[in-house]
Amino acid sequence: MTSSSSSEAMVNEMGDLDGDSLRMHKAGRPGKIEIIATKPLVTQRDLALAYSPGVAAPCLEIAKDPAKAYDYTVKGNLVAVISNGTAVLGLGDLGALGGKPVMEGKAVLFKRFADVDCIDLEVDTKDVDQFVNCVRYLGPTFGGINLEDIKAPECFIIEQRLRELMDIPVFHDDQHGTAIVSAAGLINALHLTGRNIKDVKMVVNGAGAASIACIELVKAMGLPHENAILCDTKGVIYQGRTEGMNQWKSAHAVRTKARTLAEAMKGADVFFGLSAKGAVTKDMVKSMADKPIIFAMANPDPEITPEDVKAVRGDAIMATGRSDYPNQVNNVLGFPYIFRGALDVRASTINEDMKIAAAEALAKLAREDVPDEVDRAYSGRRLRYGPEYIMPVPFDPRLISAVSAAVAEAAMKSGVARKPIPNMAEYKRSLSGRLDPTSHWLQNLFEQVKANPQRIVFAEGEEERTIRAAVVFRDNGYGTPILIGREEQVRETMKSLGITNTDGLEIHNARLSTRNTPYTDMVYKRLQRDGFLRRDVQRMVNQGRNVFGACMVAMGDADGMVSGLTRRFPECYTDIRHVVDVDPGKVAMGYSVIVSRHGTVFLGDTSINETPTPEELATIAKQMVKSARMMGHEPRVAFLSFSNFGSREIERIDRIRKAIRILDAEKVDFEYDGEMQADMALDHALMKATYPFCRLTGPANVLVMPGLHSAHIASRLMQSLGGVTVIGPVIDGLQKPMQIVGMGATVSDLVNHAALAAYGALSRRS
Ligand SMILES: NC(=O)C1=CN([C@@H]2O[C@H](COP(=O)(O)OP(=O)(O)OC[C@H]3O[C@@H](n4cnc5c(N)ncnc54)[C@H](OP(=O)(O)O)[C@@H]3O)[C@@H](O)[C@H]2O)C=CC1
Ligand SMILES: CC(=O)C(=O)O
Ligand SMILES: [Mg+2]
Repeated sequence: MTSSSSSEAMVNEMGDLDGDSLRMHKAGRPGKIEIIATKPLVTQRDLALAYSPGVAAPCLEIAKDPAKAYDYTVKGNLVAVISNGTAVLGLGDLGALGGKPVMEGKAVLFKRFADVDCIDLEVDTKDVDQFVNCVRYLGPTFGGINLEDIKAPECFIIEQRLRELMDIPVFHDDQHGTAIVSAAGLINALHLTGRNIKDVKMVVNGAGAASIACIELVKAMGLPHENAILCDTKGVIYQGRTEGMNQWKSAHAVRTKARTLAEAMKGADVFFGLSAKGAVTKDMVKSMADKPIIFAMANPDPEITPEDVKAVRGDAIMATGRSDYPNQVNNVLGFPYIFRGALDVRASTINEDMKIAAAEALAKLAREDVPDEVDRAYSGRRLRYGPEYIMPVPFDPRLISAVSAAVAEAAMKSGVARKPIPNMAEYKRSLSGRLDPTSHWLQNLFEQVKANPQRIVFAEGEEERTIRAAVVFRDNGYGTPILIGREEQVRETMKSLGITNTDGLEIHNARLSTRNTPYTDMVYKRLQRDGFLRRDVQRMVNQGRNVFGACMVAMGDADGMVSGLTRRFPECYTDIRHVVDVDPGKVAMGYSVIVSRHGTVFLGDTSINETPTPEELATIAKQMVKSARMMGHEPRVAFLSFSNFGSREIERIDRIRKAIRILDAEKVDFEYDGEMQADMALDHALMKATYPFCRLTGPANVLVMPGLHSAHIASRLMQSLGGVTVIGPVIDGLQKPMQIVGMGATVSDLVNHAALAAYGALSRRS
């Protein structure tokens, strides 16, 4: 798998999370976002249209009618994440610049989860007036403003003033995003424990941005004022307290004898933590009512860990803000979708109705049956409505259509939508189409492998990159890496890399292995009539790491293999084929998955068949269709060439036409057509205008190339020119999962191909 920012993020290069994160942020282009032009700027004419003099036309139109900015600029899909860094996660005041990685991260989440373009702005002032003035004049640029990590009480004044001054949605995510998501979790937790919100006794630790908004929403949902106790660093906020108070805290002060968090927690039904790491003790949890509901939401570390809660209260419903525990109550489940819905109806604001609609949509989604693909992506966790699943998971692709549509509808009903949506059903469908299923599939793949760890041979076990990849594979919980090499040499290299922990790694020296004889017997039986003597085979097994590794997989001593760093593809492939056959009815082939901002395209055969026969072309198409479907795409196959439907007659094109006739005769269940040129295949409007009889109903996404040269050149060109992520080539059609990387592969490429081999092993068993 060729490395990209997304795949780098999925795979940790070396041990610790902090180190990995620093490396990831620094790698390649530093940071996490870039800006990409959506219109061509290549020719003089492009320049004249996009910039002076042509650009005058849209400028004048907008000057006449400001609403035209939504037609001629990115405004309608552009959100600013704005912070002064005074409350960065639970880390405190890190300054405007210190919070930038979080704000860039929020921008990435906006794009990834809801296709909202987003830019982060770090404003270097703690002065409320200066901050407000800075932001208010940015209004024309954006469709919405997401305020982030600004501490209380300044955040309340800033948001209030900006909402009054600006005609676009201004939304302080830490207040309302958090309130919406935690309210959704609370609705379900109360339901599961049979409680009525009117009878609940609640304690909230923290009296800042997030806590005040959460308590206000919970009270709006029915919690009586006197049933909630708010605490801050000074303890309980009681009536009459003067120290460390402000008007927002005072509004929630209650008459109570409790003065400390520990006293307040006694007998409480619900605890919300929006304060700081470790603020809650086991004893406090122990003192709560039966079936306590505990949302410890401080980031990155909660007020108390789920392990500690479990140790004292097995009956608790527990949630945190983190992704590595069940029940992640984090505003990532809210802000991307809330803004998506608000932008799509050009809402002038995000009002209470829209917030409540979002909370209810989230709560409802968690109670619905979880689709198989979401379940698989989180395998190992039981995603069924219950104490361990009160919230949808962040990678649930249904979130966008459920939450954004609910928000858009509420905006329309409450009269703040400036561009109502005429057909909600169609809108919901279009929302799902904004997400690329490939990234969902990749997430799914890694999670499945993690839940079902496999034994994977890393054939070139003495290589530095291989050893590092094997360690990453182990540390990510994907399974047991098996390094083939001389043990002393492997350990020496590990030492030089500073790797001391060799637990969970196996090292096999082919020459010394006790499995040599059965492996030799097996391979000799296969090759004895192909001119190989037994001693030739013995040498191959002893000395050829690919052959030995493939034997391990063939004879069930390992589940899959990855190789390719030290030998060219044909040699590596030949070694493997000495041991492993092609699946009957299939063709051994390689396909590459090209993920671009225009969608995902499958390209093959990029690896093995130089000039495929018509039968092979048809089979290659069928195999790629299966893979495309597995990754969530409805395939449309184009057989590519340099001519369109007979526009140039040469002998080689006959192979393609015959392949199409084979598929015709088989009455296959997918769309295909050809031969056609690449631009025609990808530009459906051009295709319809030029060749209206073409059977494809949309742009092709499975491209069957006429030969290895064109396939290989095309994928390498795209990879080198950039702007796309290329996954693969993925080897398909062999009886055992064997993946071959290029000689220049990175550690991440190796890990990803090892995971693909592991996934291949799993798929064969299911
Ligand atoms: N899971 C999620 O989605 C979200 C989680 N959060 C988390 O909530 C926390 C607060 O964020 P935010 O509201 O934006 O920050 P603010 O700075 O606005 O508020 C922090 C509040 O926490 C209180 N506090 C800090 N430490 C303690 C402590 N040990 N015991 C009691 N109270 C304490 C402060 O008290 P005082 O007033 O006395 O200074 C203050 O009231 C952070 O950890 C943040 O990561 C925030 C948003 C979303
Ligand atoms: C999640 C979030 O926004 C925070 O912890 O501040
Ligand atoms: Mg935040």
